[in-house]
Amino acid sequence: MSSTPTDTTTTGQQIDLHRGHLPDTVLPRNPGLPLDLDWVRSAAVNTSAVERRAASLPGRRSVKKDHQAAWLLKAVTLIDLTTLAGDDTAGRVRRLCAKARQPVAPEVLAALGMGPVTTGAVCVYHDMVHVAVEALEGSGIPVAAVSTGFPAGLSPFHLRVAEIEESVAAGAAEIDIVISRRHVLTGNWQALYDEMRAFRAACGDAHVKAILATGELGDLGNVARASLVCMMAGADFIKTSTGKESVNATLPVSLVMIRAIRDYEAATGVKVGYKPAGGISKAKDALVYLSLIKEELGDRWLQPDLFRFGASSLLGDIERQLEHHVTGAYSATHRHALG
Ligand SMILES: O=C[C@H](O)COP(=O)(O)O
Repeated sequence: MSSTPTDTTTTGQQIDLHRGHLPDTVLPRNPGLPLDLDWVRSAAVNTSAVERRAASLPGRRSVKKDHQAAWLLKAVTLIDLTTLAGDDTAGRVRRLCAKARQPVAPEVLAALGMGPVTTGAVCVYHDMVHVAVEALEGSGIPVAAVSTGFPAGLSPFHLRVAEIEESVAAGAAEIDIVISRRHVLTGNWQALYDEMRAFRAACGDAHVKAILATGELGDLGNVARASLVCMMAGADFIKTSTGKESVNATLPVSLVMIRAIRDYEAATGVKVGYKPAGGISKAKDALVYLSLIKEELGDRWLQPDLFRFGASSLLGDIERQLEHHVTGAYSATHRHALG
């Protein structure tokens, strides 16, 4: 098979496509900064330009076709492998964790000339954190918990804070919180900032991902403003959706959030991660997201400390594509050998 473990960026620089699931250094937590209301209010989005750019993305080829299998493996290492269902059981979570440890069959990896990989994390409800922590022991794979009354985030504030603390105590290294959409819809940026600050503080040493539930925020301008406020309040990642809204991750929303991350880094020097989540289930969609990140933020964001897919079924499609790739390569070689 012709895949190599590197690809070339748009600037000609080579990047490693199949590093392990952990970066060499774990990114320090976002220290945040005081709320800058002028900056928040001045955030503007040219909706039609964003939609045009997003529409052109799937047709672009910044992820080279020759390296597609390597990019798909890269995508695997960036998945928060998720189960967030009302009928989750310990058995289902253990099976998910086994999958996170070995997401791609060893024979497929061998055929691709790649070493072992794992997913970026496993993402579960609070009640399942202890099960996942035990099942992942020794693997280095972090457990992410959705806390704060996921998915609506409408339980009493002190209970949402307590849920974070309990998830951290149970061993979650990452906490996905949901913001109060009403603060965004009413333009109450101070309330959103204070809420996020409190969630950040409750996380202690755990990394915190702020779920904006963008499908419920009204417009792209609100998505940009909410992204900025959450980053100012110390979010380590901003995440599109719970997966339970009627509209979840989309490319226009991603472009707006990614550009907010870029602006935030330009102004503060702080790198914040991005997690599109909800409805990303096809390998080809994952490649479009990776292209988008590569083009807008650069290669540094193509590591699991700065990018994750929140996805429950994406891995299955990537596995099918990789198997197809390996089988296809084998058949071509075989046909060639047969003359
Ligand atoms: O955070 C992750 C999402 O809930 C997963 O959504 P999905 O089931 O549509 O992949």
